[in-house]
Amino acid sequence: MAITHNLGFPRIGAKRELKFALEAYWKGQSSLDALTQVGKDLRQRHWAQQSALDFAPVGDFSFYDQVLDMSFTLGHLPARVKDFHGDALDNYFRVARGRSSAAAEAHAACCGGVAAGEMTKWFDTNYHYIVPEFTATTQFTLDASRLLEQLAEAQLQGVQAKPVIIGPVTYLAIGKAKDGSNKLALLPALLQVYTALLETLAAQGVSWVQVDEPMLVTELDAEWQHAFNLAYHQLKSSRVKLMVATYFGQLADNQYLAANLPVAGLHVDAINARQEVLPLLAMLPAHKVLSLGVINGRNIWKTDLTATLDWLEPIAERLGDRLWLAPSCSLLHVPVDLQSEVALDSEVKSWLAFATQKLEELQTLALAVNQGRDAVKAALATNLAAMVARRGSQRVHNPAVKAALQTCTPVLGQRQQPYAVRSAKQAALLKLPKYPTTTIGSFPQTAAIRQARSQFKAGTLNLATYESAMRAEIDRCVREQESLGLDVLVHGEAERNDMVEYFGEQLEGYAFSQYGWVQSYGSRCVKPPILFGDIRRPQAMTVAWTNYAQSRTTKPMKGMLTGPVTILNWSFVRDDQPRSVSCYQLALAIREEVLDLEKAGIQIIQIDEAALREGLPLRQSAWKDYLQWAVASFRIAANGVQDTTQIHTHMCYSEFNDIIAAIADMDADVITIETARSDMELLDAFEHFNYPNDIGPGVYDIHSPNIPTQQHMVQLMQKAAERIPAERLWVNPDCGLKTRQWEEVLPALRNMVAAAHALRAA
Ligand SMILES: Nc1nc2c(c(=O)[nH]1)N[C@@H](CNc1ccc(C(=O)N[C@@H](CCC(=O)N[C@@H](CCC(=O)N[C@@H](CCC(=O)O)C(=O)O)C(=O)O)C(=O)O)cc1)CN2
Ligand code: MET
Ligand SMILES: [Zn+2]
Repeated sequence: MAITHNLGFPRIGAKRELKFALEAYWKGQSSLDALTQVGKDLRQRHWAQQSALDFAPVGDFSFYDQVLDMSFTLGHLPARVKDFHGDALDNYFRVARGRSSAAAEAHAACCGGVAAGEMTKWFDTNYHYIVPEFTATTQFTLDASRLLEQLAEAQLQGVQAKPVIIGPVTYLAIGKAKDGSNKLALLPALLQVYTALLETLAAQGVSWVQVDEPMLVTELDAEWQHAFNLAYHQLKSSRVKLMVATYFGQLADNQYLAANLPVAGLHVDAINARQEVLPLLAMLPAHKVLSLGVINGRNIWKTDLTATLDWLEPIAERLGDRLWLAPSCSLLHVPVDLQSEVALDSEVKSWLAFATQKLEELQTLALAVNQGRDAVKAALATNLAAMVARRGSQRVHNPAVKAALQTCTPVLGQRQQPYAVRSAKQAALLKLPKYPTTTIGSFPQTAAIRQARSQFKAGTLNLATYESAMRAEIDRCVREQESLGLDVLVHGEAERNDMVEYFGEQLEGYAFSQYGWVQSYGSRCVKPPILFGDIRRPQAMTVAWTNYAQSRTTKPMKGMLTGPVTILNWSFVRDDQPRSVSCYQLALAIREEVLDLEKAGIQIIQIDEAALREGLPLRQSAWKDYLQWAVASFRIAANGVQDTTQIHTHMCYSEFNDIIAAIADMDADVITIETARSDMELLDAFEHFNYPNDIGPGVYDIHSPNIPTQQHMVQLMQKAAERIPAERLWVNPDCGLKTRQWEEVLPALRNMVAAAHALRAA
């Protein structure tokens, strides 16, 4: 009998109930009780939706982030917040956000103001976690209260509960040693707390605990491999059975290590590492349970159930009771329920599965394995029909696009003249001062803007009224930038719901959902558009808005586009062709837009590649291939312009040391990057490489509500000028301003412009 389980369920809620509850609480518009009740209700509802499973996850719910939850469970908080008093959940939000809620302002003087925890990307996903901070003197103490409360709730509901925790080695590996000390030295102390935690769970009648160790799909050196052995040899005496969960990729060199950890079960990603499963069977000790992640937890396509069964049945035969079935990873990375999508094209919808549907697929597979395919005959037939329809659909295949791709050669990515020649021509035309000032694109997305769009989409505001409201926003944005004295202006992106979804909505080959929200960080969500077919740009996407914005000023107006790699990495993409092919198709579409902007007289065009760096494969051995097609795609999109057109690109996560050659190869005239928090250290890579083109190192950390001073920004630019010749430096914020308020943005930019003036004068 194969057992079914789930690694994690999306917690934001089918209608983003958690987001709205959190934001209302933070604004002081609702009580802590109301918030905790929403959490309870969501957990209860989600367990009910998973009731067909043999084991449901407990502890996967989080009010902000599962890594931060683990830090609290381990009693491991940054020293700067240790003295907090007041409510535990408020303290938790303080660590997460640097503040808690309007209601807890009573603590402002004693323990209110504090720097927020640093966020970074969870492996190769668009989810951000709060980074654990270690020092040589870090101590841990168990606080199992959150897990125990949720466990009690689940048990009361009759759920067969499987607590989920982050494993000790992954927890250490994804944290940061603030003092440069060796994190592994903390492992023995950490293991004591894990031992106590497992014992506490055992005492509550838990039989299995899922211990997430996704680090096992990355390249590990001998020390870290040893840490795995050390950790699990110590934890093996626990009374609960451990299911070590790996996901997001292949075990590769870590296969033997993973198979032989002294635990009762191993979960592997049978989507990304299917070819590893058979060799693994031979390696696995005879007592061990193997959990196969056979449903893709990272995309929204229906599983080909028949093909999966063809592969799975012989394995099930061999494993018998030792086989568990699950999604490949936590379902955190997919939307909740396809049923909510009443407006989605019915043909495309018939190809899709969100979290709820994925669990139904899992059930079908388990029934087929346990009772024979006849037991689920109808479900298999419907599924097969959807697979066949998708494969043959004219909606998916566009011969003209495939033909265009044939003519797509590297020549398309070649600028006419090298940078030195172009930059002289551009300088003569643009006549910008030294240290030119600009911004990254978006200005505050105010409640009024979102409300107008929401009414427009609901049909209560007509197109003309909506467009004139957006034009009024552009007017305001241009006016403000002119009075601030910025040199290169932007239109502010008011008309965009998101920098990726906006383009998805306008390209053929894309579908978009109404409720397909996926958590990005805290209460913030994104709605990745669904790339299902060959990509074509039926008409210009941004030209009218950009033209309008340019008509309001005599200063240069930057055209603002999202690049092909970022559109790809932040969409749900096709699984029936290589990612590189989808990326080249996007590149051709963006290229057309670039050329249309140029034709319209726009002299500066920015093509954001915020997700280029984060899209790097988890294993370094796969980087070269990725960078080759990613950079080629950018070049195709950007480099068809005249010498006189200035191409900008922007990237947020700027640790470029190991990929600086690829960044230079993009050959953008100007790159703006995120550097304010690192005190310009991130520029080292550019200095050592002798990066040849212009750079705008961010001097204003837009993730913080703090207003940077003129003096601070001057200092940062002086540091930059020690590394990069001043003639090639621009002055700009770290990233877009969409999440900030106008009240913060105006004084910050005023200081930034003043800083540029001071630098010019010096
Ligand atoms: N795709 C993507 N990934 C990314 C980033 C990014 O910008 N885009 N940036 C980084 C992550 N940063 C992020 C920063 C902000 C938000 C964010 O603000 N998200 C918004 C949703 C943005 C959006 O699509 N807004 C819609 C409105 C959707 C909405 O909630 N409308 C309300 C009404 C308006 C309201 O009250 O807000 C409704 O319909 O009920 C729009 O503008 O049209 C949110 O969670 O609130 C997300 C990620 C990395 N990954
Ligand atoms: N142009 C975009 C903006 O300013 C770039 C954001 S990168 C996440 O919002
Ligand atoms: Zn950015």
